[in-house]
Amino acid sequence: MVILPTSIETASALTQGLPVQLINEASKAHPKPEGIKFAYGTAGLRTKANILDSTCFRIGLIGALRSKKLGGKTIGLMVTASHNPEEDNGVKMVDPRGEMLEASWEPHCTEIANATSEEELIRSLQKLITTFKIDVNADASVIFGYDTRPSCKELVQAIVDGLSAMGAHIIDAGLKTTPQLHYLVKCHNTKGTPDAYGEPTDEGYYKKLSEAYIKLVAGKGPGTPLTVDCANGVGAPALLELTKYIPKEHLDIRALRTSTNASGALNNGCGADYVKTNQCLPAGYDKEDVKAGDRMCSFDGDADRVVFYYLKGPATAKESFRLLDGDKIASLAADHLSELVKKAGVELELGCVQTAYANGNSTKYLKQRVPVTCTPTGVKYLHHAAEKFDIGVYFEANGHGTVLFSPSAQKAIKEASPSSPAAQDALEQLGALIDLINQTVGDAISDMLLVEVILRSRQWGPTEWDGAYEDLPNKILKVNVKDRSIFKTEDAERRLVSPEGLQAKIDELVGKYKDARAFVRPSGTEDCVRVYAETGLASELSALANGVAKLVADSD
Ligand SMILES: CC(=O)N[C@H]1[C@@H](OP(=O)(O)O)O[C@H](CO)[C@@H](O)[C@@H]1O
Ligand SMILES: [Mg+2]
Repeated sequence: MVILPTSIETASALTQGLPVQLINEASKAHPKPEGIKFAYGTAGLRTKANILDSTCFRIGLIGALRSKKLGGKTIGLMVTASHNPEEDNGVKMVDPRGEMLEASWEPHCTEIANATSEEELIRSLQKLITTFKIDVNADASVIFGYDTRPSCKELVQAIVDGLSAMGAHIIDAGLKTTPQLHYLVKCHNTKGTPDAYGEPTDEGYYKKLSEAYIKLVAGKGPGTPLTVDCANGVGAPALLELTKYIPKEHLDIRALRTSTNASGALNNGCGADYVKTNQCLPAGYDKEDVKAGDRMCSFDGDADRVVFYYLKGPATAKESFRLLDGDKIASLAADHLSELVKKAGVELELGCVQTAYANGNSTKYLKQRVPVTCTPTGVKYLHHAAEKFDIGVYFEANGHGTVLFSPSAQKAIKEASPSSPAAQDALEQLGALIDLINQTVGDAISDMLLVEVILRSRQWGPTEWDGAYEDLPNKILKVNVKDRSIFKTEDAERRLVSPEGLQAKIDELVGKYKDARAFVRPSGTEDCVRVYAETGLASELSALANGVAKLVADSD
C-alpha cells in the first residue's frame, strides 16, 4: 500500500533533508542525453552504454533512497546488459532479500531517469520521497557489482557519484555475476540473524555452493567432463574460481569462451542466448573436439542463465544438435525434487512456474505431474509466483530460473523425523539442495551444479534426460516497429489487446496449422516486438512465424 503524505507541510518536511545543492552539482557532470526516453523494464534500465551515464548517476540516487526507505538495509545495484551485445549496458536494482526491486518503484525510476533538467530531477526525487514517506535523513547502504563490459568502469563511477551525493555507505563488490551480487545482498541483510543466508564474501559464495555439491555427489563415482561455454563473460572467472573449491573427480570442467578481455567477444557467437535462439552449438565448436553424447552447457553474459545441450550424431550435421533448455531443466528438477519429497515422507506442495515462451510439450509434461502457473516474462514475476508453493520451480525457457524453498518448507525438511534410512537420505539431500540452489535468483553456476547432481544421482547422460518429452518445433522472431508501446497484452502476455484487431488475425492464422500456438509481445529489454510460434509439424513452423511477423509489421 502506498501511504500518501497527509498535507503539503508533511511533504516538505519529508524532503527537507534532501541534499539539493550536492545533487545539482553532481548532476551537472552527468547530463541526460537529449531526446532519449529511458524505461525501467523487464531487467532494469538497459540500452546502449554510451547514453547511460545520467541514468546510472540517478539510479545511484534512487538506490540510496530505497535503502533509506528500508531503514538502511543494503540495496544492490548491478551493472550489466546480460546476453545483449557488448556495446549495450544496463543497471538493475536488487532489494534486501536478494529479489528484484519492488514493482511500485519502477515508474519512479523511469520518471527520474527521464527528468530533463536539474529542477525536474529534484522534483521527481521529491515526489518519490513523499509518495513513499522516505526519511531522507536515515542511513543508506548500497552494494554494487558489474560485469566484464568495458563501459562498466565509467558507469560505476556515475553510480558512485549518485550514492556519494546522497551520503550512502558504499560497498564495491567488484566484478561479479548477477546472481553473486544477489547472494551478497541477501547475506549482508541477514548477517547475524537466525536466517543468515551465508558469508557476505566471494569465498562464502563458493564455499556454500561447493560444500553442498560435494555432499550431494560424494560416493557417486567420478563424473564425466562437462564443457562450459562462458560467453566470454563474467561467468568465466567465476567458474574458474569455483573449480578451486571442488576436486576434479567431482566436477571435471572444460571451460571454453573465457576471453573476457578480447574486444567484441562477449556473447558473440556464443553464450546461452545464442545457443537457445539459433538452436545450434556456439560458433567454432566444430574445432573444439566435441563428440556425440558429450554434456555441454552455455552461460549468458552475466551468468544468470544456463542451457545444456549435446549432439546425438556428428557435429557437422545440424540435426545432431539437441537443446536441453530451461524447460528441460525445470522438468528434471521438478521430477527429482518430487521424488525426494515423497521418499522423505514430508507433506510439501511442489509447483512449477513458466512463461508463455515455455514449450507446449514441456507444459503438458509438467501439468501431468505438478501444478503449473504461467506469468508474464521476467524473473520478478516468476519468482513471486514460485514463492506461493512450498517448493517452487521456476524457469524461463531461455534457462533463467531457480528453485525456491519456502521458509516453512525449509523448517519442515530440517525438523522432520525420518521413518527409514531412505527417508533420512532424502531429507539430507533436500537439505543440501537448499544450500546448493541460489534462493535469490537464477544462477548459471548453481543451476549447472544442480543439473550435474541430478544426472549423477540418476546415473543419467543427456540422452536419458532428453527423453522426458519431445520439444514442439518453435521459433522466436524480432520485428522492429515504430512504437512498441502500442502493443499491449493480457492473459500472461498470451494475447494482444492492442493494436485492435491484430489478435483476431493471429488467431485465424494459428488455426490453419496443426497443434500450433503463437503470441506477440513487446520486448522489455530491446526496441522490438517479439513473435513466438510453435507448431506440431516442423515443416509448418516458418510459415506460421513469418506469417505472424508480417501481421505485426503490417499493423505498424
Ligand atoms: C524471450 C526472452 O528470452 N526474453 C528475455 C528478455 O526479455 P524481453 O522482455 O523479451 O526482452 O530478457 C529478459 C532479461 O534477461 C529475460 O528475462 C526474458 O526471458
Ligand atoms: Mg542474464
